[in-house]
Amino acid sequence: MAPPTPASTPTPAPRSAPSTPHHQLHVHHHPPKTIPKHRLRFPSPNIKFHGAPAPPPPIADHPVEVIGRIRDPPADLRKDKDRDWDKSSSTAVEIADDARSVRVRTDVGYREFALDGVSMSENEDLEGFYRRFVSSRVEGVRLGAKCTIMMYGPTGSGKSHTMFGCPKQPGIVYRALRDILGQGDENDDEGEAIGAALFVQVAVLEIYNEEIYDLLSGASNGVGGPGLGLLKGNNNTPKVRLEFMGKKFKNASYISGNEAAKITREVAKVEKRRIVKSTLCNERSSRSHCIIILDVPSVGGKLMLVDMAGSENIEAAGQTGLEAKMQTAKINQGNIALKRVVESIANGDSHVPFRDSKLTMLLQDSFEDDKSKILMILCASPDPKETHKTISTLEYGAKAKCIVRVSLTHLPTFKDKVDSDESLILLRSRIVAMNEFIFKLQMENKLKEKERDEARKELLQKEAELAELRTKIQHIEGRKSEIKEEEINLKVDQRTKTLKSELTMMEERTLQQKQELDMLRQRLEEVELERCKVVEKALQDIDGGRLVKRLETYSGEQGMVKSMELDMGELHDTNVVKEIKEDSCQPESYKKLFQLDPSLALIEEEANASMSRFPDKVCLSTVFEEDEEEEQEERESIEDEVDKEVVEEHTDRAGGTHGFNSLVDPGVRGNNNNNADCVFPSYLSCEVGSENNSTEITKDPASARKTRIQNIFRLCGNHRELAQQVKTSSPLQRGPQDENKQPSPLALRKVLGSNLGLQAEQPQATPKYMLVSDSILKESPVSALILPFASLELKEEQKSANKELKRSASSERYQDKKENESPKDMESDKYIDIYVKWEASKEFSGGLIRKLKVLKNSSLADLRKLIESNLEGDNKKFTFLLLGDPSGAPVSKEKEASSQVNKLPTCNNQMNSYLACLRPVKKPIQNPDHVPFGSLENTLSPGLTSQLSDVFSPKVDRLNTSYLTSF
Ligand SMILES: Nc1ncnc2c1ncn2[C@@H]1O[C@H](COP(=O)(O)OP(=O)(O)OP(=O)(O)O)[C@@H](O)[C@H]1O
Repeated sequence: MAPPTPASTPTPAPRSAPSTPHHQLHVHHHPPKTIPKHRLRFPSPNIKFHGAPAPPPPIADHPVEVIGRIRDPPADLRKDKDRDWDKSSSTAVEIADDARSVRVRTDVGYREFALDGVSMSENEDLEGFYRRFVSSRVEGVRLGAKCTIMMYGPTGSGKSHTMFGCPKQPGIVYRALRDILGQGDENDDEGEAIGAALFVQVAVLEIYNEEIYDLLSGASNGVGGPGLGLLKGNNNTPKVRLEFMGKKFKNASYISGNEAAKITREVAKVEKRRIVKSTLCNERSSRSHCIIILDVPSVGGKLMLVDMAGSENIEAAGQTGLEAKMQTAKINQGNIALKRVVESIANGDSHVPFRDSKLTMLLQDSFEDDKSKILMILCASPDPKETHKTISTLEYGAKAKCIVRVSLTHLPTFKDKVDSDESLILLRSRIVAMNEFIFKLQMENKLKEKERDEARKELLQKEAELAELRTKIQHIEGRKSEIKEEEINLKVDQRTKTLKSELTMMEERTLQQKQELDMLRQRLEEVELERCKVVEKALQDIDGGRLVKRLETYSGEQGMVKSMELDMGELHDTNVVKEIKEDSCQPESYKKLFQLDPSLALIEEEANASMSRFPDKVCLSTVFEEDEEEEQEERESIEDEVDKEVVEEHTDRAGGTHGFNSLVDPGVRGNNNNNADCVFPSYLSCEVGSENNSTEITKDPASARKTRIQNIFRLCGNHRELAQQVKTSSPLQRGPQDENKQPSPLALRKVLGSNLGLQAEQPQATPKYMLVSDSILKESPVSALILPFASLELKEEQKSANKELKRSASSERYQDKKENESPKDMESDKYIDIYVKWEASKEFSGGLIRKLKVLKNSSLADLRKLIESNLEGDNKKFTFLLLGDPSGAPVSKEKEASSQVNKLPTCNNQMNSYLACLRPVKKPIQNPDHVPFGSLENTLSPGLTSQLSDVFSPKVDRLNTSYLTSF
C-alpha cells in the first residue's frame, strides 16, 4: 500500500458550501532524520517554535508542479444534461473556487486534493489551459530551462487529447513548438516570425512493451536502422528500436530546423505511427508511452513532453487474449514504476527505482536535475464511474506535488537575490543577443541555400547545354567524315578517268607505232627486193661473162700474177690449190653442226634463207663490181671490218712454226701491209682434199691461182653472210618487240659463246679474262670470224661486265681501288707484261710466243688459262719453268694456283715485265688423220670439238704431206 498522502486523507464530505483549499490541506510533517538530496517537503506554513526564534526556513523548491485537467463529461452524461441534467449530482469532480483544489465526490463523502492548478476543459479550452499553465514553462525552455510535461491519468481521460489536441485546436506539443520557434499562427504554414527563431532538434520516441522505439526513423522511407529491432506502426512502416545506455538512448533520429510548420507537420505525421487500439474505455486508446524531446541547443533548453498510456483495468477495458493482457500489464508497469519513483522521491527514500521501467529511466534526469522542472498534468474524467481512478490519479499527483528539492549548502542572501536577478537579466539579454545572432545566421543560411539551389539549377542548365553541344559536335563530325569519304571517292573517280584516258591514248599510240612498224617492214621488204634485183642484175652480168672476162684478163696478164704474188706473199710457188665446193660441203657441215648445237639451228635457218637469197657467186660480184657503188660500199664495209681485225693482230712471226704459227695464214707472215686481199687464213680459203669431200686439187698454177681467188671470194662472201647472219641471228635473245634493236652485248656474247665455246656469260667469274678479252679476240683465230660483229659490241660488253663486276661482292675491292687510283695508275700498276716463250729444245729453238698483259696478282693457273686460250690442240700441254730456280724444275700444275705471276723472272730487267718459259708436254698423236683444227674448233667445247672434227677438219692422207704446203 502506498503511504498516505495529505491529499488522500479522508475528510468528511461537506454538506453545504465547498471547502476552500486551505481546508483541504492537511499537513503531516515528518521531519526526516537526514536530509537527502531530493526530499519531500510537505508545506507547513504555520510552524512555530516556542521559546526561540524560528530558524530561517531552508529554500524549498517544488520541482514538480501538478495541474489537474478535468475533461468534458462523457456523452451519456450530456444526454442527461440535455434532459435538465443536474450537473452537481451527475459529476463526481468539482473544482474549488480558488481553482487550485479539486473535490471528488465519493460514496462516503468528498475528498479534496490541493493542486497547483485545476482546469475544467468544459470551461477552459486547450488554448486557455496552455496559456495559463504551460506557456510559462515553454518560455523558460526558450531561455534555457529544462522542463518535463507529462500527462498522467486513466485511459480515456483525455491525455492524448490534451497533448496533441484535435483538428480544431492543437495540443500542447504543437503550441510549444510554435512558441519555442517564435513563430505565429499555427494555421500559417510559412509561419511569420514573431521573434528570433530558435534552432530545435526534435526526437519522437515510443515505449511499447518496455522497449524504446524511434518513431522518426523510417517515417519517410519506411526503412529501419541497421541492427535494431523493428516494429510496424499503424501505417505498417517499421520502427527502429533504440538502445538505452545509462540515462541516454543511442542513435535516435531528430527533426532539426527552426520552421515550426514543417516540424509540426513532421511530428503530426510521426504521431500517427504510435500504436493505438480500440478498447471498451477508449475508441482510440494509446497502447504506448509517447515521448517528444525538444532540444534547444543554442540556449541549452530542453522540453520533454510525455503522453503516457493510460493505466487501465484489463477487465474494464475488455482486453482479452494474452497479447492484449500483456500490453495492459506493460502499460501499467510503466505507470506503477513512475508512481513508485515519485513516492520514493517524495518519501525521501535513499533509493529511487528509476530502473524499474524504461519510462522512469527516461525521466530520471527530469527528477534529478536541479534545473529541471516537471509539470504533471493529471487528466481525469468527471464520470462518477471513474471516481476511483480519478481519486487514484489525484492522489498520485498530490504525492508528486509534495516533492521538494531543498538545497542546504547555500542559503541565498539578499545580495544573492539581487545578484541573481541581475545575472538573470544579464543572461537573458545575452540569450536574446545570441538568439538574434543565430537568427541572422539562419537567415544567411537560407539565402545561401537559395543561392545553392539557383546554382544547381544553373548547373543543370549548363549540363543540358553541354549535352546538346556534344550531340551537335558528334553530328558535325559524322558529317565531316561523310564529306571526306565523298571527297576521296570523287578524287578516285577523277584519277580513274585520267588513267583511262591515258590508257586510251597509249593504246592509240601503240596502234600508231604498230602501223609505223608495218610500214617500215614493208619498206624493208621493198629494199630487199631492190637488192635482190641488183643481185639478179649482177648475176646476169656474171652470167654474161663480165667477171670471167675480167678474171681471164687478169690471169692472162702478169699484173694479175704480180697482184696475186703480192697478195699471197710467199705462196707464189704454191701450185696446188684446192677448190671448195660449197654446195656439196658446207650444208652438210652446217647440218652436223646444228644437230649438235640447237642454238645454231636458228642460225642455220637464217643462213639458209640468206643463202637462198644470196647465191654463192654474189660474193664475188660484190668484190669486183667497182662501178656499182652500193656493192662496192658493202664490200668496203666488210673489208674494213677485216682490216680492223688484221691491224690488231700482234703475233710474233719470228716464233717459228710451232703453236701460234698455225694460227696465222702463211700468206700473212712477213706481210704487214694490211692488204685486205691477203688477210683470210688459209684454212678458210683452202681445204685439203679428202675422200669424203668434194674438193678437187688443181695443179695448174694458173688455175690454182684462179681457184685460190675464187676460194677467197667465195669464203669472203660466206664470211660476210655468216657475219650478217650472226648479227641478225638473235631470235633466241630477241623478243618480238626487239626486232629493230641491235642485239645486246651479252646476248651476242652468249650466242658466240654457245657456238664457239667462249664463256662470255660469266664475266664476274673470270674478271681477269674480261680485261684481256680484247686481245684474246684479236689474237685468236676465232677473232677472224667473230671480230667483225663482236668488236662492234666489245666495248659495251666490257662496260656491262664492269657494271656486273661492280655489283658483285668480289668487285668491292676492285671498285675501291678504282676510286683511289687514277686511270693511268690503274693501267700501269694493275697489269704486268708477260713474255711467253717456249723452251729451246731439239725440235725447235724456242722463241717468244707473244706478249700478254695480265693482272699483277694473277696466278700461274690464270696465266695458263690465258695461254691455253691462245694455243691449239696438243700445244696446250705445257709446264712453266722457273728459270730463276737453280734446279730449273718445272712447276707442278697443283702449285700453279698458289704461284703468282710476279714470281716469274723479270724480262730484260724491265719493270712489270716477266718471262714465262713453257716446256711442251709431248703426247702421242691420237688422231693423226685430222688436220689441226682451226681456231673455230679450238674454241669450241671439247665434246663438241671431237664431234665437229669430221665436219670442220677433213681427214687427210697421212702419206701425203702436201697439205702442209697449203699453210
Ligand atoms: N477535454 C476534452 N474535450 C473533448 N473531448 C475530449 C476531451 N478529452 C478527451 N476527449 C475525448 O475522449 C476520447 C478519449 O480521449 P483520449 O484518447 O485523449 O484519452 P486518453 O487518456 O489518451 O486515453 P488512452 O490512455 O487510452 O489513450 C477522445 O475521443 C477524445 O476526443
